[in-house]
Amino acid sequence: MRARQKTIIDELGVRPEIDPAGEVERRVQFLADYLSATGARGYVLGISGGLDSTLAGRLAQTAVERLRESGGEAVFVAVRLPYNVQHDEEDAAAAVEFVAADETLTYNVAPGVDGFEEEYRRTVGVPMTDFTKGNTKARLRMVAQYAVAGDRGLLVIGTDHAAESVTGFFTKFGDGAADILPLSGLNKRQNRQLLQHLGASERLWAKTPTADLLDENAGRADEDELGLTYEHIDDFLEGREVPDEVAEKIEDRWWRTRHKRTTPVMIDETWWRA
Ligand SMILES: Nc1ncnc2c1ncn2[C@@H]1O[C@H](COP(=O)(O)OP(=O)(O)OC[C@H]2O[C@@H]([n+]3cccc(C(=O)O)c3)[C@H](O)[C@@H]2O)[C@@H](O)[C@H]1O
Ligand SMILES: Nc1ncnc2c1ncn2[C@@H]1O[C@H](COP(=O)(O)OP(=O)(O)OP(=O)(O)O)[C@@H](O)[C@H]1O
Ligand SMILES: [Mg+2]
Repeated sequence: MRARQKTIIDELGVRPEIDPAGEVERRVQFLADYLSATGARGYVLGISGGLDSTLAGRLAQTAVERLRESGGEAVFVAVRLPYNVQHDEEDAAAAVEFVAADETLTYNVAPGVDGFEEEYRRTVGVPMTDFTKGNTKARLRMVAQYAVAGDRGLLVIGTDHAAESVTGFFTKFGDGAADILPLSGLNKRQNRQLLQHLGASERLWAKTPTADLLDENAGRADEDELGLTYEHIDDFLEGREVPDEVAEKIEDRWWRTRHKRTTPVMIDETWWRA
């Protein structure tokens, strides 16, 4: 295995093989234990219709039910956060049904994003690029989830996992901002395995991953934007051999996005000088 590949696998905590039942169990228990230890009243999470939030949502609902069964109080609030109407509305509805949260809210981020974009245009003098508007959508989704969490004593779940973390493929302080990461250490195919194990329909576990942030290219596949396949990223994270140019691309993205996996740089820190 390549030296840097091993460093990355160790840093992200990926296991080459998993037992889906055991992984579901330890992640549900992690979510339940964290509520017990902190005294928080439950969780909130955006449900997009994509497989990561479907999985994390189902784990969260199972965790709060487990706590209630043992006499505790906990609630899970799922939040649909469309920018007006999603192109994959039916997938989002199917995900909400499968997650079966205690409560489901729908919070349209379009008024916030559009108001923000308008003020940006007035202030800066040029329109915001579609790319930056996409990151703004991700950040306002974060703001909405923290508003619900703050008012009700809940914690915000993030869906970051190893296959996104390694490439820094998330919006810094957007979907990258959360209180707890129940999918950490999993690659994409392991997320799928867990969702299958939980009995989700094929439509949910086989869904093509998309950040779905762009007005001008709705539902653009992550793999298209990354120029990498999840098959390759997953193989790399399981310590398998991938073509050299693929490994180099993954390692380069991991290196360049280190700032996203740390707290803001302080004066005595040196990691960034390496
Ligand atoms: N070396 C450095 N040290 C400290 N900070 C640094 C930095 N380089 C950039 N930055 C900061 O980071 C910012 C860039 O990061 P960021 O704002 O995240 O922007 P960026 O990484 O350019 O874009 C986010 C990417 O994540 C993808 N995404 C987003 C959300 C969800 C998903 C998904 O998979 O569903 C994917 C999205 O499609 C896009 O490709 C810069 O504007 C700068 O402020
Ligand atoms: N339209 C949306 N509605 C609600 N939450 C969203 C929406 N888009 C993104 N999110 C939140 O941002 C997170 C990051 O998006 P991301 O695309 O990585 O995950 P996903 O959509 O759940 O799965 P996939 O990566 O397979 O598309 C989601 O898990 C979800 O919590
Ligand atoms: Mg998605």
